[in-house]
Amino acid sequence: MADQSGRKHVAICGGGLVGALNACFMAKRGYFVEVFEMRPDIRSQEIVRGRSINLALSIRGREALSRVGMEDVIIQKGIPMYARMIHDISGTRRPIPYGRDKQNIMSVDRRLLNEVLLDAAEEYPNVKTYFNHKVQSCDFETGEIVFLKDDKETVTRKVDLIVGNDGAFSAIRRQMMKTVRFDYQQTYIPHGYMELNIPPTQNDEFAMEINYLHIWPRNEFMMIALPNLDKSFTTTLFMPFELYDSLKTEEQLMQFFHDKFPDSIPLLGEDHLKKTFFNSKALPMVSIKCHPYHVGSKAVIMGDAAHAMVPFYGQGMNCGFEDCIVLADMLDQYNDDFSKALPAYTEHRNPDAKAMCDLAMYNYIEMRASVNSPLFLLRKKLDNLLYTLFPRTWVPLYTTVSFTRTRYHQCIANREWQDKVLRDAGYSAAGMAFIGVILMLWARLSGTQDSSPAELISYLWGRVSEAINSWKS
Ligand SMILES: Cc1cc2nc3c(=O)[nH]c(=O)nc-3n(C[C@H](O)[C@H](O)[C@H](O)COP(=O)(O)OP(=O)(O)OC[C@H]3O[C@@H](n4cnc5c(N)ncnc54)[C@H](O)[C@@H]3O)c2cc1C
Ligand SMILES: Cc1cnn(-c2ccc(OCc3ccccc3)c(C(=O)O)c2)c1-c1ccc(Cl)c(F)c1
Repeated sequence: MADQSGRKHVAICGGGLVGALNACFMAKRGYFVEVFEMRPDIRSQEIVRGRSINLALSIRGREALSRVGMEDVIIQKGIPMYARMIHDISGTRRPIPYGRDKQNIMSVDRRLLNEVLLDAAEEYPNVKTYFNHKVQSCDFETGEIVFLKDDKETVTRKVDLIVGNDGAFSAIRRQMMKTVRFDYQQTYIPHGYMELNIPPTQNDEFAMEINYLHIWPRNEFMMIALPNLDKSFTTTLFMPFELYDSLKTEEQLMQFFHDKFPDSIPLLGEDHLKKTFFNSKALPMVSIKCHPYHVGSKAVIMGDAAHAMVPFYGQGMNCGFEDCIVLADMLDQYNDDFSKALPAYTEHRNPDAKAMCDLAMYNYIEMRASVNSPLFLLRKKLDNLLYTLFPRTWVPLYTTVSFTRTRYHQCIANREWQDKVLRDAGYSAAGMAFIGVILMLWARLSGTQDSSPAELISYLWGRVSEAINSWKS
């Protein structure tokens, strides 16, 4: 409970990415913050070379880091990716920029990010961190939480606010499910993921172009690679579990990679590929949506505890980091009155987090269905062309999600409008479609349906020549 000085006492359950960042947000408010993490302190764990896992950090996550003065220090430890590099089956690589003006998403090391955020949280005199403390039970009436330590002793706290940042399999959310009318939905997808590693070359150089998100789109399965500061690439293979299971021998594995990802074999190294593939287990991916995110004025869940999503948009952490901004804004709006701020947080954030879960699942489905590289290239290039011609009207979905802080549910509305325009124009009649799209956009842009064809042609020529020039530069 609030201590003698009247400071609110908050227990953050989970010292992962969102919990560590949230501790900084809460500490800045003057709360007394205790972070309880069930695992040992990652900063004391041995670093295993070639086992680094990285994440794509985009604008939403960067804005949250910026709010607590951590953006610059994290960016310095990341690698900007200005474009996606599409690897087709022939091994040809085609770059497609994310946008103009060096727009980029950052590849950051997961462990480094967590360590830096834990260090930052501990810099605050009003933050205490505890490791090897696992949430065992909690009471949303009294604010009491019981933690089990690895020596089997228990520790109890009674706090003003219980914050569940304990990930996709959250104990705090589990308790919420028993306590309130709680809607819960979880979906495991038939795909699993496996982390591989593309090491630096013999002369300690990056083995591929550095500032790119490398994508091998193969419909039913895909692979991506993000660069690391140690000049390696963390490579993630996404495939159905039954396909993993079907590759039982080294010959079958190599034949599969030779047929589907031929250019990756010399990059990964045949021995590393065989060793990692047969010594690793493909891991599951789950999508979790729930409501509400709070209980009374005593508890709130954020990050994967509230909205775990399949990783096909690279937004899970970014969404969890943005949760910290939304809650802080609600606490500002309601002067730290939890009885008002928490319901307002659920009301504002739930539709957006569910929308992002849906977008990530939509991407997974789209990627499986229709994204061999030629189609992927076409859609991306069409998106980029229309964005160049109508920057204020045609903003590609990926751009709204990764390069703006447009509310996630608005990103979906924007995409549905685009799909309608493309559908109405008729994808197959390419010529008609293109003119149809231009006309509809013109009508929407100028707000008048009766502009003359001559006006349109001269406007169009102006935009097209602008676009050609910008493409040339
Ligand atoms: C393959 C893959 C790729 C991804 N790529 C990206 C990406 O590119 N960009 C992106 O934005 N996101 C990405 N994500 C998603 C991102 O990893 C998660 O959204 C993010 O880690 C969520 O952070 P969190 O703190 O909410 O949960 P976690 O990171 O899961 O942290 C939860 C913490 O709580 C602790 N904990 C759990 N239970 C208890 C308990 N009972 N008591 C105490 N502590 C507990 C755990 O030990 C852990 O430290 C990816 C995910 C996957 C699986
Ligand atoms: C980790 C991370 C960060 N961002 N993205 C991402 C996501 C979607 C994208 O586009 C939509 C689209 C891509 C492929 C097919 C249809 C639509 C793009 C893009 O346009 O570059 C980039 C990923 C990612 C994560 C997993 C897979 Cl499998 C993947 F391919 C990329």
